[in-house]
Amino acid sequence: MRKIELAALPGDGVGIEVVESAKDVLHTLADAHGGVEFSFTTFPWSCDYYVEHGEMMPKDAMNTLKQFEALFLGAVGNPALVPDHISLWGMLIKIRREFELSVNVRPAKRMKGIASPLANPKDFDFVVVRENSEGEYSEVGGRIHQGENEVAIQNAVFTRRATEKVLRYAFQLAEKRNSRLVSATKSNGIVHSMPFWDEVTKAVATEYPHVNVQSNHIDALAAFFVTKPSEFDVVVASNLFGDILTDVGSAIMGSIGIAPSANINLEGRYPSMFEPVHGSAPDIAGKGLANPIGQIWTAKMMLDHFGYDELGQTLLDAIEDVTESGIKTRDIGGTSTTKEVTEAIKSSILQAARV
Ligand SMILES: NC(=O)c1ccc[n+]([C@@H]2O[C@H](COP(=O)([O-])OP(=O)(O)OC[C@H]3O[C@@H](n4cnc5c(N)ncnc54)[C@H](O)[C@@H]3O)[C@@H](O)[C@H]2O)c1
Ligand SMILES: O=C(O)C[C@@H](O)C(=O)O
Ligand SMILES: [K+]
Ligand SMILES: [Mn+2]
Repeated sequence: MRKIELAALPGDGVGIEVVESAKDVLHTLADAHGGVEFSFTTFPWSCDYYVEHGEMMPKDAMNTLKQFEALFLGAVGNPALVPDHISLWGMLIKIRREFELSVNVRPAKRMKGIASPLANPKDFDFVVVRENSEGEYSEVGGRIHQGENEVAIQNAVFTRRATEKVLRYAFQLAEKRNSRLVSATKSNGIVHSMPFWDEVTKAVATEYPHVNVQSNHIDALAAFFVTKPSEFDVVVASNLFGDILTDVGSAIMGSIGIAPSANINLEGRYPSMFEPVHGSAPDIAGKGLANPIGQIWTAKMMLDHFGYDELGQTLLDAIEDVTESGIKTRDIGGTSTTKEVTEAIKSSILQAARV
């Protein structure tokens, strides 16, 4: 029996509700199928923790987290207590950077039983590979002067190393899928970093001659996600472009509450981190309304990461079995609670294991 040691970081708001739900589902899946067991150690790091301790995580947090095989995170942020840039950089982005989680993999596909807001959606199934360590998310810059004269400077940072890394990952993923890659650019307006991004794309493309690659400006690309999502296979983007594209990706699926993501350390040096695309949703937190599917699908990505692809597929099938049956939270047109959806997914897993 393999036992996988995981750190659970529920964080804030609905993060707490959906992590609880996904842990429950994962235990049910492991019990039903055998061979693997998941052991969770839960850490309370969050905005509430910040209010009490003056920091999002204790000083030795990274050393503590390093001992685990993977991190399972809900969401971070409670702007009523802590400014968003403090909470995000104090936890989520700190972990992404210090653990060299260079790529953020975010699939989007049409799900059974979930209506897309698109009027005429064809089936779509694509993956956005988001650069996860630099780009527009940078601490380089500052603010000077006050009042009328105030200046804020925020520099984007693009290194050849990180750009090549995310592109190689995207090309390799495209090779495993349908060999079509779209690279998000904006080289018409952003005159240094984006022509650089395009040059690196072209150079890396020579290593993957079987992949059909094209570049689209991010503005047009965001619109294509709405007008023709079925044409995409793998999309690679800088940190901010990927962030925005993946909210569009989840919107066309039907809700941000169902979109998963995997922050991967490609070298295996540090634990990878699995978390849904959505945030802490303060508007619905604590009411039992949160959709747990994003977090549960994130657990499927974690199963794939550990080589349990079959279990991962079983889990995704159980999710779609339940959405198809109409047991859904409010954000996707249902009336069920977080708990009811969770129980339904567990029942579907148990039923499938019996046949
Ligand atoms: N990765 C993360 O931890 C992460 C991601 C995004 C935002 N945030 C933080 O979360 C806070 C809120 O940010 P926001 O409002 O921009 O984004 P959000 O994703 O929290 O919410 C956007 C909208 O989606 C809905 N929503 C989100 N998750 C849902 C779920 N599971 N089920 C049903 N509906 C859901 C919310 O109710 C809201 O209407 C901020 O503090 C922000 O910094 C954190
Ligand atoms: O990366 C961010 O900006 C935080 C959040 O919006 C996310 O998509 O993970
Ligand atoms: K999240
Ligand atoms: Mn985001």
